[in-house]
Amino acid sequence: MTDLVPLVIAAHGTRDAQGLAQTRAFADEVRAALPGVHVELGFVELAEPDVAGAVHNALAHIPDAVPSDEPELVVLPLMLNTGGHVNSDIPEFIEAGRDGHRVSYGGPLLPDPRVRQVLEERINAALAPADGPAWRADDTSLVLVGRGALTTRANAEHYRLTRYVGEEVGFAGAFPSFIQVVRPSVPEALTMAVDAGATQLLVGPNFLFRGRLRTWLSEQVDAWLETHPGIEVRISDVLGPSPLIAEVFADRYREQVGEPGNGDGAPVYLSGVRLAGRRVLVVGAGHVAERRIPRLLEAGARVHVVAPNAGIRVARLAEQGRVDWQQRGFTESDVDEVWFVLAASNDPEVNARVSAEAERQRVFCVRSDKSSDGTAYTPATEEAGGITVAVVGHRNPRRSVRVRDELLKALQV
Ligand SMILES: C[C@@]1(CC(=O)O)C2=NC(=C\c3[nH]c(c(CCC(=O)O)c3CC(=O)O)Cc3[nH]c(c(CC(=O)O)c3CCC(=O)O)/C=C3\N/C(=C\2)[C@@H](CCC(=O)O)[C@]3(C)CC(=O)O)/[C@H]1CCC(=O)O
Ligand SMILES: NC(=O)c1ccc[n+]([C@@H]2O[C@H](COP(=O)([O-])OP(=O)(O)OC[C@H]3O[C@@H](n4cnc5c(N)ncnc54)[C@H](O)[C@@H]3O)[C@@H](O)[C@H]2O)c1
Repeated sequence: MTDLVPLVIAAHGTRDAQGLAQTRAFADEVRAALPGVHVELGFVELAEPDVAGAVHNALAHIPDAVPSDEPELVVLPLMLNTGGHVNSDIPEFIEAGRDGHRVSYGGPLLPDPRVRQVLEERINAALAPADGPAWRADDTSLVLVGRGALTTRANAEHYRLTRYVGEEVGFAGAFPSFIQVVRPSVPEALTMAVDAGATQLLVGPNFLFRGRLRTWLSEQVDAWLETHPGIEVRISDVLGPSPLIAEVFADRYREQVGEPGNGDGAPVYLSGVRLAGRRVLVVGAGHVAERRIPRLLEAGARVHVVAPNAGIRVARLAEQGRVDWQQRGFTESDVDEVWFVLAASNDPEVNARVSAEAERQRVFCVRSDKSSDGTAYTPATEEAGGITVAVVGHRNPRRSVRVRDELLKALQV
């Protein structure tokens, strides 16, 4: 028996025996990275058990006393990017299998620079194979192959990744392509690269494991080569099982259970952030917001408030033109172009969306209702004699306030 929350890996599934073996090997790497955690593997399709079955099996391993505000089970998609499986299929399986238990569901693997590192290792291995001549990256163009999705963000992420890999490995050119759903297709991208002058092409599948997509890719490249004599093409290996990707996965698990050392419970890094002239977003205009906005204004921040209703103080600041108040609910694009975010609405779902979007855009965000899901804390702050005292503890604000006040007294003598 263990007192750690079990993990369900929600993988895609494949008919390809080698791909299935790779998936199982990956699950073993995750087990090695998370000692003591019971890990179940489930599939969205083409293999057994399905994710609902894996969730059901994992229920037997829930520890006896999980605090009521913590998850009893973590489910993570073993997928590179968002899309229909991540957004709909896996959540439906979780509903079907969880039997009333509290499940925390994390995000896909990308974007994480460690996954990109593994992709670049596979690509570099194909440039310099053990059994053939080494190719120089700057004589070669890259065609990076993504799965393709109905989700614009996932496709856009593939373009971004292509640019990164192209520059980091040092290719002469880098062309994104998709094996399914959207274009440019692989043959189209190969032709684009050749039209741009390339004669030596490295095709890099950004797929986790072997399977039908990888087989189609070889077939498409072979067919294209028949009509393009004189062009040389190499295809790199899929990402495959990798201890580094298992580490990323283990971190995703730790984020979900809020384990110390990974966010919650870890010490904060105090800085004096200089906000003069910089845009700051405050979501909510009630008690918490009105306590925090004056200090942001003192620091010279340009404060943008989004809230359907404002308390008297924030409404007055808006009338005076000292803050910009948009009288409506939060929308994700409010986070665009800001340097710092305070999620201070009284709706936990709204605060969760705010902090998720801030995380995505890599903007620090205080989440006032659930600090463990934010990336910054508000210290108990006061200024005296040209010195700013800021105290931050660990979710015990009243104690921080007491300590701050004692420090201020000491400064005054
Ligand atoms: C210091 C101060 C600065 C400021 O806000 O300016 C501050 N909280 C203050 C007041 C206060 N906070 C709370 C109450 C009502 C209850 C009570 O009285 O205890 C009151 C009193 C009031 O509101 O009057 C409840 C509360 N607070 C947090 C959670 C959520 C959670 O922990 O997950 C909940 C439960 C919410 C709920 O129940 O839903 C979280 C955080 N609050 C922090 C800072 C961050 C670092 C804390 C630290 O150093 O430990 C942190 C972690 C993140 C953040 O929000 O930045 C300010 C005193 C200013 C002053 O007096 O000068
Ligand atoms: N961290 C802290 O110091 C601390 C202290 C007290 C309370 N809290 C927590 O913070 C939350 C906010 O507390 P409060 O006292 O300021 O609440 P409040 O009720 O005074 O204000 C809530 C604000 O959220 C706004 N809001 C509601 N839905 C919104 C949406 N869709 N988009 C944008 N804004 C929206 C409301 O219009 C209102 O302005 C509470 O739910 C509580 O959990 C935190």
